Amino acid sequence: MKDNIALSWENITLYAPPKVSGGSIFSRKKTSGSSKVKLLNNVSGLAVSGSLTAIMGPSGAGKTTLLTTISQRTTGDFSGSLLLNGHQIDKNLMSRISGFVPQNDMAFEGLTVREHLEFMARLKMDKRTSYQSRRCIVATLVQDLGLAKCYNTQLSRLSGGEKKRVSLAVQMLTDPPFLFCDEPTTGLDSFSAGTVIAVLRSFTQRGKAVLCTIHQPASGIFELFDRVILMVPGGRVAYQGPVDDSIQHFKNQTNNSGALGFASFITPITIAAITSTAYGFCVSAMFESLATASLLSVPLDFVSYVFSGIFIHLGHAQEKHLKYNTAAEDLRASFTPLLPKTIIETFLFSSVVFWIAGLNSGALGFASFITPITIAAITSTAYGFCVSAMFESLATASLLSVPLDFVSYVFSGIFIHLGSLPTYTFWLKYISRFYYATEAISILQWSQVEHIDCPANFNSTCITTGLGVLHKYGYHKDSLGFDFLGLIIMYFTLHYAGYMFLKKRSRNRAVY
Ligand SMILES: Nc1ncnc2c1ncn2[C@@H]1O[C@H](COP(=O)(O)OP(=O)(O)OP(=O)(O)O)[C@@H](O)[C@H]1O
Repeated sequence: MKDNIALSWENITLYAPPKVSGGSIFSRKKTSGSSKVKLLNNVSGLAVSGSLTAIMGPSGAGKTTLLTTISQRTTGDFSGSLLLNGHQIDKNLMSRISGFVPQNDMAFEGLTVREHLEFMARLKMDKRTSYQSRRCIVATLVQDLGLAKCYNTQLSRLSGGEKKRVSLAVQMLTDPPFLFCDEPTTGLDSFSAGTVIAVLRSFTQRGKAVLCTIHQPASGIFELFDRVILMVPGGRVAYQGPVDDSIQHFKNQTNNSGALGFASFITPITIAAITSTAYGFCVSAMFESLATASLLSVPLDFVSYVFSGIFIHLGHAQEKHLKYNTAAEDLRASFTPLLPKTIIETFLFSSVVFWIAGLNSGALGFASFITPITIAAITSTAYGFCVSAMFESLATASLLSVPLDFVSYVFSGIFIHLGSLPTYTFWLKYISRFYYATEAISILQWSQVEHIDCPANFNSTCITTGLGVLHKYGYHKDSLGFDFLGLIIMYFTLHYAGYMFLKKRSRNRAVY
């Protein structure tokens, strides 16, 4: 990329996606309502390399919407044009030349800064980049962003400012010419906020164009920006240009307000005051006693005041875009360390059980015990991924997993003889990962046992062979391959289903 690049957006208008009602994750949702809500109203602007731009404005003005739209991180369609050095730019190119730091970045909190950055480097960087180069890039970023002292600290233990700098480092791994940051200073004290903006400023000195939304920056921080875009409710731009000129611009606005400004201020107040007398007349007329009328007017006034919009945001109730793509990336990121963790935990736990239960001894006996358990544990991570991807709330996901797990346990063969099941429930064992695992373990443990001693005073029916044991639970000695295949198919099916659920949920959401 050449040094001087300009991203411009012209007459961008974006409408809120139509409201959807009914339906669930399993069924199609119905679109309702014809009124279109404008989130961005004919917005134009420019960001050039080497500039640090602040997008400011009151809450709900459309700052995040503008940022996600010009960075092509929304899935909704907008009208207007988005140009890179005068040429139309599509999503694909935009994602390659820019980084996006969401307000609440997600990561696997158990990783250290080093592990997280190295992992993200593997995910984001060109596959041909050598291990040494990747390490070198990570080390340089760690130095530049002042993360050296927390390099080996877990992400969960970092301060807000450090977490933000780690998020910036992740986006800078690919050295993109554009960087978009959604409220990088929110929740930080003024010192940490200053450090983060100073880091962003240092990026612009290396030729990057950085745009970020920001709430009420302290004056020292505001001065670090080159340009400001001021948004007002309704998704319109009230001012954009150099920071220095903005102060003069608003001074002029104040001075020029004059008679017209005063008139526009006083007129609605006067009309409201006249309306209040009509309201007072009505309330007093309702009751004979003035005391009762005053008593009624207290809650009525309270309701009017609260719903005036000062205390409650009366705009569109929809919450901010959820960061599903980040969630997907996070799931991917968290899954990789999950595998070794699952294997190690399964190994330790099974070793204890193997020893206590006195199963077939020797390395082969242990391997035949641990292998199906490990595969079943890995399949369980896919099941967890699928259920979490189905629902937005973790509580709902946990609620659903209780009956599902119950069915899986019941049809594993330990509690019910699988051969005696009625035909309409017979198939349920095939969706039980416990069935595949316990049948595989049982086959490996019992199929070779030719004789089992019966104690002299044994009262119930004595099973004398390993095959007899398998039969007792409804297992078949030839099903070993089928069991492993079942677990493997379940693993891939659950991952695929989880991916589809996540995709469905992320439709019309911002993607970072
Ligand atoms: N998909 C949507 N459907 C309906 N309304 C939406 C949608 N997305 C955003 N909005 C509304 O658009 C307006 C602008 O939202 P946006 O998140 O861009 O505001 P903001 O200026 O970044 O606010 P804040 O400073 O509080 O983060 C808000 O009123 C919001 O409720």
